[in-house]
Amino acid sequence: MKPVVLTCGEPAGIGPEIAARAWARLADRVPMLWLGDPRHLPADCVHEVIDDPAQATDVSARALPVLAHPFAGDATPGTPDPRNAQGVIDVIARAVDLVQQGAASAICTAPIHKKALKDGADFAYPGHTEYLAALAGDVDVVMMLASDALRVVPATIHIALAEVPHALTPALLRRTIESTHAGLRDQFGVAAPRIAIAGLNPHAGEGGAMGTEELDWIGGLITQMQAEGYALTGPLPADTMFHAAARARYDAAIAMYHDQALIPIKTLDFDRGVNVTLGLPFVRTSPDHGTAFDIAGRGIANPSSMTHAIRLAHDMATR
Ligand SMILES: NC(=O)c1ccc[n+]([C@@H]2O[C@H](COP(=O)([O-])OP(=O)(O)OC[C@H]3O[C@@H](n4cnc5c(N)ncnc54)[C@H](O)[C@@H]3O)[C@@H](O)[C@H]2O)c1
Ligand SMILES: N[C@H](C(=O)O)[C@H](O)COP(=O)(O)O
Repeated sequence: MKPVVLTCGEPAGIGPEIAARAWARLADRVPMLWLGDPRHLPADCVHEVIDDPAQATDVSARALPVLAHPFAGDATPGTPDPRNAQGVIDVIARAVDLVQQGAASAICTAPIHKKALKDGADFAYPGHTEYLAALAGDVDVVMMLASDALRVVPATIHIALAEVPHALTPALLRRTIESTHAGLRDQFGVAAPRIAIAGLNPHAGEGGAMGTEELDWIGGLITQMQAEGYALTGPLPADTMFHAAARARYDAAIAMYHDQALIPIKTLDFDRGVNVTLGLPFVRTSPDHGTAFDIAGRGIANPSSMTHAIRLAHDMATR
C-alpha cells in the first residue's frame, strides 16, 4: 500500500509536532512518509530517514518515515526564517510529483504561513489550494471543509471581502455547485447529493431590501440547475442554515465567501474538521487550522485535525 505523503509545512509552526503525534496515533493503520528537514522534527519524534518512498510502508509501522528535504534554516517555533520559505514551497511541489509518479497515494499538507511565503519567496499564490491547482495543470478546484457535523464549500476563498461581490459570478457558482456535487458523489459516496446554497446578503437580501444578487442571478441559477437535476435549496439566509436541524436537510453547504463557510465548521468541529481540495487529479487534505505560531514548539497543539486529515486522505485514496 502506498504511503500518504505529509508535507512539512511551515517549520516554525505546529506542523512538525502534529505530524509526529498524528503518526503515533495512526502508525498501525495508515502508511505515511514525512517530507521535510529531519532537523525540524521534535526531539522525541521516533523517525527514520528513508531514501526511497517505497520503504515507507514497512518503516511506518515502527517510526515516522522521513524523506529528507534539506532546508537552509533551523526552525524557531513561532518565528519563520525567510531562508526556509522556498523550501516550504518546494516540498509541496515535490509531494505532487511523488503522488503523480505513483510513489504516494495522497497528500496531506501541514499548515503554511501565507505571509511568510510571500515575504520570504514572493509566493505567487494565496494558499495551498490555488498553488496545487496550478501544479495540477490549472484545474478548477474547490476547497471543502468536512467533518461528520458539516461539509461546507466557500465559492470564493482567499480574497478580500470587498472583492467578493465582483468575484461571484454565475459561472463561478455553477462550477462550485458542479464540483461539490461530483465530490460528494465520487469522493464521499453520496449517491444523490443535496446541496444548500447560502445567500450573499443578510437575510438572503430580504427580497432586495438588503442587496439584490439573490434576485438578480443567484436564485435564477439555482432554479436553472434544479431543472438540470441538481438537488439544491437556496439562496438561504446564512445565519439559519447551520444549526442541527438545518444541517440534516443537506449533504453539503455552499457559502459565498471564506468566513461564511469556515466560521460554522471551525465552531462546530475545530478538532475534526478537514480541508479537502476537490477537483485535483489526486487526493489532497489538510488540517482545518494554521501554523498556530502562538503555541508552536510547546507540545500543546492538538493533533486531532491533522490525524483526521491523514486518515481521510488514506480513505479517499483507497476507496
Ligand atoms: N491549510 C493551511 O495551510 C492553513 C490553514 C489555516 C490558516 N493557515 C495560515 O496559518 C497562519 C495563521 O493563521 P491563523 O492565526 O488565522 O489561524 P491558526 O489556526 O494558525 O490559529 C488560530 C488559533 O487557533 C489555535 N490553534 C490552531 N491550531 C491548533 C491546534 N492544532 N491545537 C491547538 N490550538 C490550535 C492557535 O493557537 C490560535 O490561537 C496564517 O498564515 C494562515 O493563512 C494555513
Ligand atoms: N482557508 C483555509 C482555512 O482558513 O483553514 C486555509 O487557509 C486553507 O488554505 P490552503 O489553500 O492553504 O489549504
